[in-house]
Amino acid sequence: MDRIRIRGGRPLRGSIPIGGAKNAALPLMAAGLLSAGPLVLANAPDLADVDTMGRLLAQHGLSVAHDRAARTIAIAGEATNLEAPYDLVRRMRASVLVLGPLLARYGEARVSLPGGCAIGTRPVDLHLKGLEAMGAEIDLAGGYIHARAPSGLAGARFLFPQVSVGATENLLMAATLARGTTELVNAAREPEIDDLAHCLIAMGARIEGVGTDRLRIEGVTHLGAANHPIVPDRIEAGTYACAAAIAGGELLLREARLEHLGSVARVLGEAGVEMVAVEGGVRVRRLNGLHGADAMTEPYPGFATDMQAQYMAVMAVAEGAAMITETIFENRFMHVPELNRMGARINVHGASAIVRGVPALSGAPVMATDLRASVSLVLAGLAASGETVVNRVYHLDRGYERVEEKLAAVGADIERLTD
Ligand SMILES: CC(=O)N[C@H]1[C@@H](OP(=O)(O)OP(=O)(O)OC[C@H]2O[C@@H](n3ccc(=O)[nH]c3=O)[C@H](O)[C@@H]2O)O[C@H](CO)[C@@H](O)[C@@H]1O
Ligand SMILES: C=C(OP(=O)(O)O)C(=O)O
Repeated sequence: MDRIRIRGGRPLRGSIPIGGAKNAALPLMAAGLLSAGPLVLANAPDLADVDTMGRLLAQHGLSVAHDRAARTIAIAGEATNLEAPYDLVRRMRASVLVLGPLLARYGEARVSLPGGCAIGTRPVDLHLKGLEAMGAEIDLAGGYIHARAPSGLAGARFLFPQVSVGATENLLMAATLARGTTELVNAAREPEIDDLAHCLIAMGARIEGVGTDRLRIEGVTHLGAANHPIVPDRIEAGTYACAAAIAGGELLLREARLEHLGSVARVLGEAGVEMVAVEGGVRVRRLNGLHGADAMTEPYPGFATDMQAQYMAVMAVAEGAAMITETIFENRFMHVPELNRMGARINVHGASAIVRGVPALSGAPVMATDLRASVSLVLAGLAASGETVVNRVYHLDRGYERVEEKLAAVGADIERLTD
C-alpha cells in the first residue's frame, strides 16, 4: 500500500487549487437517483469516495460517467436494483445517502447498515425515524435496512433531536418527491447542505429556508435534469490553511470561500494565522509565532469536527497550551498517540485534549485509522525535523486529491512511495 514521505522544515509559498467538496459531491451524486437526469456535476473532485459512490450508483443501474479531465460527473438513467450491498457500504458510510432517494422514487430500498467506524459508533437512527415519520415501513434484518413506502412517502414535520448532516440530506432528498409538505426542524446547515438544496431546486424541487435550520419542502411529482457546480471544499481549504500555519509561509487557496471557514479562520486568527478573502480565493499567512488557542467542535457554523485533527497538529507546535474539545464524535482523538510519538505533548481527558506546545516535533513512521487523522500526521511531518512516513495512505485518498503534489508544488519536501 502507498505511503507518504515528508522531510519537514520548509516554509510553504505559492497557490493551491481547492477542489469540489467530498462531502457535497457524495450527496449530490445520490441525488442522481431522484430523476432520470442527466444530472451533470461540475468541479467534481477525483477521490476514492467519489469512485465508491459512482460504483454504488452503477450497481443500482444508473449510468455514471466521470470525466476526470473535464472534472464532471454525469449521472443518468433508472435504478434497476434497489439494494446497496454491504461490500460498498462498509467502505463508505455516505452510501446510506441512497436510502432516501431510492425510497422516495421507487417506493422501496434495501441498504446495508453502515455500522461504526474509527471515529465513533455513528448510528443512523435519525435517518430511519425521519423516513418513518414520512410513512416508510422499516425493518432491520440480516444487517440490512429494508424500507418500503408502496404508495409513496407523505410530507411530515420532523424535529431532529440532534443535528445530523447525513440525516438532513437523506430526508431533504426524500421530501422532494413526497406528497405534500415536509418541515425539517433543527436541520443541519452545513454549506454542503445548501449546495445539495440548490442542486435539487435546479432539478425542479421546491425548497424554502435554505441556509437556515428549518427547511420546508413542497413535494413535486418528478424532478428533471440539471447542471450543478460542486461547492469548493472548505475542509480541504482549512487543511491547507493549517499547512501554512504549521510550516510557515504564505499560501493562496484558490477558489476557497472564507465565508465557509468562519470559525476556523477565527480560531487560527487567535493562534497567529491571518486568513483574508482575496480575488480568486483566500490568502493565509502565519504572522509571527503560533500561540495556543482553544477550539470546540460544533455543528456548522461552529468549528468543524473535520478540522479538529489538523488544528491539533498546529497546536502541537504553538507556544503555550490549547484545549481542544470534540463534541460531535465520541472517539475522534485517534491521531493523539501518533502525534505524541512525534514528540507532541497531548493528554486526553474525556472529550477534551490538552495540547502543550513543544518547540519542535521529530519525524517518525506513523499511521492513522481515519481520513482527517491521517492528514494531521502529514501536517505534523511538515513541521517535524527529519523524515516522517505516513502509512495507510488509503484514508488520505478518500478525501484529498493529490495531497503530495499540491504540497510539493508550494515547496514541501513530500513524495508518495508506491510499493
Ligand atoms: C459524508 C459526510 O458529509 N460526512 C460528514 C457528515 O457525517 P455524518 O452525516 O455521518 O455526521 P452526522 O452529522 O450525521 O453526525 C453527527 C452526530 O450525530 C450522530 N448521529 C447521526 C445520525 C443518526 O441517525 N444518529 C446519530 O446519533 C453521529 O453519531 C454523530 O455523533 O457530518 C459529520 C459532522 O459534521 C462530518 O464529520 C462528516 O465528514
Ligand atoms: C468523517 C468524514 O467522512 P465520512 O463521513 O465519509 O466518514 C470526513 O470527511 O472527515
